[in-house]
Amino acid sequence: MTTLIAPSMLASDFSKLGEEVRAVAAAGADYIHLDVMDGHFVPNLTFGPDIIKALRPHTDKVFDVHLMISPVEPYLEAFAKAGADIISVHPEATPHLDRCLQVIKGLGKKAGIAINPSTSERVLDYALEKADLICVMSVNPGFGGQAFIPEMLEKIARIRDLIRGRDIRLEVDGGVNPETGALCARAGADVLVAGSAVFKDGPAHYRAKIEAIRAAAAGAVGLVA
Ligand SMILES: O=C(CO)[C@H](O)[C@H](O)COP(=O)(O)O
Ligand SMILES: [Fe+2]
Repeated sequence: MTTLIAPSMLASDFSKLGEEVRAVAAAGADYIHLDVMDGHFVPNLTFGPDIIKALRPHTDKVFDVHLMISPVEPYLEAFAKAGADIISVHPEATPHLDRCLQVIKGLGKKAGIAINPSTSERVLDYALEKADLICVMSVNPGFGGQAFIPEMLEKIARIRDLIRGRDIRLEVDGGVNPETGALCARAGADVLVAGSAVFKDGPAHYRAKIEAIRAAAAGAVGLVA
């Protein structure tokens, strides 16, 4: 199982987002992770569908759109039209998770479920049929640069068991670096989101930072990087 690396643009230079997307794409990113925050579901604001639409021509990489907004249903179509490939919603942000997943699939996009650190994996029990990706939040959503919450490793392992045999990606988001990324991969994650760990030293280092996480993950699951 190859681990995919998804740089989070949250940690990039917002004054030149297009350039930053092209740089991490050229540096070997598998997905481009786009964090949408509304100042209501989470205590921070980022960007909406218009910015994602503006970024779409900059790369063919998968746009992995993490919606931290409530309500979320009224905006799903706009994010699909903007060029999202995967749209993840939080069950904590909607009373209608099943409907959201149905709508996302109906729009021809992959449907993700992102769960907060305090949310039990049992919330997935009746949702797996419609899910293409589960995103385990390993920080409380809202900000980049936070420390990885180690208790999430057990949750990752439990979800890996829950989804065994299904075509569902298991992503981890928050505080991922080569060390924590290796632990996540060993626990069963196959997509690692990394913001600060990729962007913090500037564009000259993006390739090395992505490769370091990829190699650590591969080492942890016994693959040669
Ligand atoms: O969803 C998020 C925060 O809500 C971000 O994707 C996440 O925090 C990535 O940043 P970092 O790797 O710096 O923790
Ligand atoms: Fe995210």
